[in-house]
Amino acid sequence: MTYEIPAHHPNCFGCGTENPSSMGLQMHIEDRRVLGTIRFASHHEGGPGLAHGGAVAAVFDDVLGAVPSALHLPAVTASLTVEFRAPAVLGDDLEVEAHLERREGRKLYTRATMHRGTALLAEAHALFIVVDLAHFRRTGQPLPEAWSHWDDTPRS
Ligand SMILES: CCCCC/C=C\C/C=C\C/C=C\C/C=C\CCCC(=O)SCCNC(=O)CCNC(=O)[C@H](O)C(C)(C)COP(=O)(O)OP(=O)(O)OC[C@H]1O[C@@H](n2cnc3c(N)ncnc32)[C@H](O)[C@@H]1OP(=O)(O)O
Repeated sequence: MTYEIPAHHPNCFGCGTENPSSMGLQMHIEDRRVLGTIRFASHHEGGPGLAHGGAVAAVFDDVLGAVPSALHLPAVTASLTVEFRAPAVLGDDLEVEAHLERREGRKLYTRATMHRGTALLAEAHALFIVVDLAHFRRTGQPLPEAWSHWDDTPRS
């Protein structure tokens, strides 16, 4: 089964459609995996013609963050590790993939890769911690309508 993942928040830096600084990540879910596409532009530049490592990490944070989202679990990144295997060239069409490796209570262990065709550019693993929605309500900002059906069980 395949379905698109709408931006979890329209102003998201990773995938938001209303944020002019958004990375423009587009994602969908296929067979319990999150698949996405990204094309780095000049405002993501680190070395000449190459994506900044932090931009690569931001893409991973977002695509990995969509894994709990697909499970309707509010969760935040506790740790994120990126292994940079080969440079990501600006303008190239890249594919990312993320999935849940295992769950231990509130801890979600996730993994992801970034490829250009068959070439592995980077891989990542991250620990997400399931939180209650109060985590996001603290700022006083309204929560996106799309989150209304999410699991709001208190976690602490
Ligand atoms: C930017 C906002 C994004 C909002 C996304 C929201 C929902 C997702 C929705 C859709 C997703 C769609 C797309 C993806 C979108 C975005 C993804 C971006 C996600 C982010 O970019 S989000 C921003 C960066 N992120 C933070 O801003 C977190 C700051 N932080 C905290 O808010 C707390 O730190 C918290 C809640 C993490 C834990 O706090 P806590 O009090 O609830 O729980 P506690 O500390 O007890 O930890 C419980 C157990 O986890 C273990 N543990 C904790 N941290 C660990 C670590 N680093 N390494 C190893 N183990 C760790 C403990 O050791 C304990 O283990 P044990 O139970 O075994 O003792």
